[in-house]
Amino acid sequence: MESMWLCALGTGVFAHRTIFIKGEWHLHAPYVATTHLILWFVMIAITKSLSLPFILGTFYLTGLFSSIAVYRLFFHPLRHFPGPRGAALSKLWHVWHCWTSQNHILLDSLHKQYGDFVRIGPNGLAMFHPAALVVMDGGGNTNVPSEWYDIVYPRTSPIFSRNGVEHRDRRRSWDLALSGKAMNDYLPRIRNRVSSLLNVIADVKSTPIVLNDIVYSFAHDAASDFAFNENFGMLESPTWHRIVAQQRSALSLLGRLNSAIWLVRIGLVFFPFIPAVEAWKNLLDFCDTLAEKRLINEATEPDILSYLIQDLQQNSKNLSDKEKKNLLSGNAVTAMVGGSDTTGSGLTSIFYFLALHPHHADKIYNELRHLSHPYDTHQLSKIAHLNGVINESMRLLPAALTAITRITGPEGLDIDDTFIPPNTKIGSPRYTVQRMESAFANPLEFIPERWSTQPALIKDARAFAPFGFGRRACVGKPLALAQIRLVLANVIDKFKFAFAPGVDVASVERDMKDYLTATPGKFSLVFEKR
Ligand code: HEM
Repeated sequence: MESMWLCALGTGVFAHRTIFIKGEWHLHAPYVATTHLILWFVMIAITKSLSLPFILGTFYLTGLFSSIAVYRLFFHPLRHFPGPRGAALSKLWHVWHCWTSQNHILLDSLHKQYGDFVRIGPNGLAMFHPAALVVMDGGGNTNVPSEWYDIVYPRTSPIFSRNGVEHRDRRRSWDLALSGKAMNDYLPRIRNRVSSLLNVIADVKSTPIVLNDIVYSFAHDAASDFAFNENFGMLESPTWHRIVAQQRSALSLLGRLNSAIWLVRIGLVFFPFIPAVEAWKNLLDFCDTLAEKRLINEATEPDILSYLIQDLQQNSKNLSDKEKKNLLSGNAVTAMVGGSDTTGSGLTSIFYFLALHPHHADKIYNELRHLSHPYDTHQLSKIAHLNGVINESMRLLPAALTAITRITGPEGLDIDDTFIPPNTKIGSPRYTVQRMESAFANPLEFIPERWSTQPALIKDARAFAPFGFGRRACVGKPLALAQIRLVLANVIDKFKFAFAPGVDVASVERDMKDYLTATPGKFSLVFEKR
């Protein structure tokens, strides 16, 4: 009997050393779990007993997990980097500590405790260094996006392409979809949404209004229109559009499981009834259906999807119908989340900082007096204080607080005197890096002038990249900034605003969630006509 137990133990060690230590397993997680369960049931059927398969299974798993633990703690290339022992053992440590969806706070505290390079997972390293963002994505690097980017697999898009050639091909159509010519088609529609937002503010008169709700409504209405010709009508409705509500719930799932997406894959297969998992599935289904519809029916007005479909028809004849659908659906997910949640998050943070420091809103108001029209996006892109306020808000509360991870190439990489081994998952949490003393003087203070009249307050500009760096940088940056500038200029031109009485101002940052994009705590403002 003892030899059977030893054999099971050895099989566990063998499975780790010969199978699981190689390659990536996140996409196979549901199959691995299913195969193990099937084998276990087969053993029960053969032995006609529960106890023996249970004991053998326990020995097998002990062998497997002991081998994994010994390797990760004592032999892994990252073993010399500091960090919590639990994090080195399993990604579940990170998931557990992120259960409140505040990964930015967790990583910030790990930086304070362990220093600039912290092992935050068995194969994961967080780099808290002003040069880290450039090293990850700047010119000449051989890093590739991490396994996280398979989150909607088999759907895909530029952001979800882990292969450089595929990424270049898929990015081409987005470059066209967000070119100056295309933007001229979207801007009149965006201006109409800005007018709707102004009407909502004017209608409530001086009653407090939840700022987060109105700017996210604006962002979703604008994006549903320019991305796929739909009118979510959220600014005109007291309730959230069904699919936006699902999206918010789905993102809360990512806030917890972002560091271990194999759990998301397992959730979709085994636990589809959990509300947040169901919401994630509904969001994907919505994008699949949208893709199917759009492959058949043309849009009435130009939108991002119409450029992508045109590119598919001209340059992707070798793709099967299924691949085309997956490509379009992945792009729809990208537009849904990347095109609206980010802008909503950015606007919320900016209004928060302006309500905290109202003299900056007054300064912008005075700048606007020199413009012929506050609806001119070109003029708005040139005025110093408005753009300083936007930059400074995005520095302190970037929309991508901790997201964006890469895997180092075959030669690893050097950053100052630290060598990061090949095939390491790396990330550089913007929330902390953009607040580093080595990069910004008085880093925790809101000083928009550092972007105009006081450049000495920026010590290391490499640390600022709210839209990313290099060939994978945000293709929607001009459109995002155009929307943000239009909203700010028009609201400040017509209204003064302040926190509503009784607002717990500290809760905005304290309750902020890191749901892939930053989701600040809710707060109300009171607006007053100028
Ligand atoms: C304040 C608003 C925004 C911020 C802060 C932002 C930030 C970012 C960042 C940091 C990335 C790199 C992500 C990564 O590598 O994982 C990115 C990529 C991307 N963003 Fe944005 N974004 C914003 C708005 C938008 C908008 C409005 C759109 C389009 C409608 C958009 C479309 C994209 C796309 C398609 C990519 C993938 C680019 C590629 O991989 O080639 N973004 N964005």
